Amino acid sequence: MSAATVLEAHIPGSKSITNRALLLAAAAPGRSRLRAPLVSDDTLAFRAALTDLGTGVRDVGDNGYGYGDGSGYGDGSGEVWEVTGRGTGPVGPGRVWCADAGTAARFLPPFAATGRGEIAFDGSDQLRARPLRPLLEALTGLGAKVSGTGLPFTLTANGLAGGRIELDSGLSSQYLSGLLMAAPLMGGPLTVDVPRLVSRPYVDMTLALMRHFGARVEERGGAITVHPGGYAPADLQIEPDASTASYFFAAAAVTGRTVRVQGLGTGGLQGDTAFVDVLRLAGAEVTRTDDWTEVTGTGPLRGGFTVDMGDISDTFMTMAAIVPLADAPVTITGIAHARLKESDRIAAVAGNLRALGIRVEEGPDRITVHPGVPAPATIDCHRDHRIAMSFSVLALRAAGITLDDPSCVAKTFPGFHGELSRLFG
Ligand SMILES: O=C(O)C1=C[C@@H](OP(=O)(O)O)[C@@H](O)[C@H](O)C1
Ligand SMILES: C=C(OP(=O)(O)O)C(=O)O
Repeated sequence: MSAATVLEAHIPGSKSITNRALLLAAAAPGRSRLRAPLVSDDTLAFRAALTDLGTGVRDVGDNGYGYGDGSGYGDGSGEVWEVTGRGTGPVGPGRVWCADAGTAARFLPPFAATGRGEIAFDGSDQLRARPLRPLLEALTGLGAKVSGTGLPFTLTANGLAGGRIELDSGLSSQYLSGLLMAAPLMGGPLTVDVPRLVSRPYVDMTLALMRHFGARVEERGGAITVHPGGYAPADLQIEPDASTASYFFAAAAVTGRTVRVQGLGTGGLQGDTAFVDVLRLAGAEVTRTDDWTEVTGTGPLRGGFTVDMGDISDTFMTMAAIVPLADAPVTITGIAHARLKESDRIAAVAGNLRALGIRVEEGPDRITVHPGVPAPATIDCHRDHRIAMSFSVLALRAAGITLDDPSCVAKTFPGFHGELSRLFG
């Protein structure tokens, strides 16, 4: 096949947009439509949690088309979810199971706090280990009763009046996104002072989607003010997931092929589209239009640079895993918060690269990976979808790499292995 052949990757919907849209639609009075939502463990858990809290969600699309890989999932492109929201916070008693989804644990408690009654929250052992204290303390500061500082806990709600509060979002931006999305349901305006913030593009996404659902929000200096008045139902076309697309763009970069993702153009809501700029630094050719993004591998990967990936940390592993194929080391900085995700991602990447015989140095917020020839090894996925997907890209160019837990990709892309082998198999 010639290098000019364009491989069109079918990338399912953004997890972050899908779960925000589910919440905003649940908070709006009446029917909203979400087009091409992600269908995966994280979004199905979020949807089930909202259903358990009294939100109506039905499938009204054609359910997409299957991957033909036996995963049982479509890519969601033909899927439409109709959400019937109550226009208020939920009424307890209730139980919420967040599974492995950070977005569920961080977005649903503030929403619940605007309602009434007792709601018990819990999640998997992996999610229980992730920090929640700054968010729960902020909710307590605003008047909710919370039985602990992390999962599991019970929240006793009696509505929230609004006010002014400081929220340290230096461990996760999801705390701030969750609080902001609940704010239009409060009795008065809410102003949040944000002394530290990681993953800023996700907060921009939150504000853009809140406005799409009719909220009034202002930013001044380090503070954000949300006005009361609730939300209006809306129709939303969900973009393909930019973090998921990173694996397919990286695959193009290391195989000398061209991958295009339709629907992921300039002007989208996802910060992770900036991953292609890192591939460009490494020598790949990148073209972006309003409607699509395309990456072409141009020969051996170029290393010899340092890049801050703090804003796009879900994609640092995509890059780190392919650096062994580069001509010089690459240092990735600004990623301390990546240690607090599904796994300690800096340690997980470093451990797996060392198991492949690759030289790595790590610091609290950084990693340096050196070029080398990967030896055969089994990757310890740590039940982290992104470890599995990142090392699957390296495996396209290195023999003998297997995953101990390939199915953990279902958190965000159940059809991942089928799509990778459809394009590169
Ligand atoms: O708000 C979101 O949808 C997300 C924010 C990021 O988390 P942090 O803010 O914890 O870095 C990102 O890693 C996660 O996958 C999704
Ligand atoms: C960190 C992630 O997920 P979450 O925080 O939404 O569980 C991720 O998808 O990489």
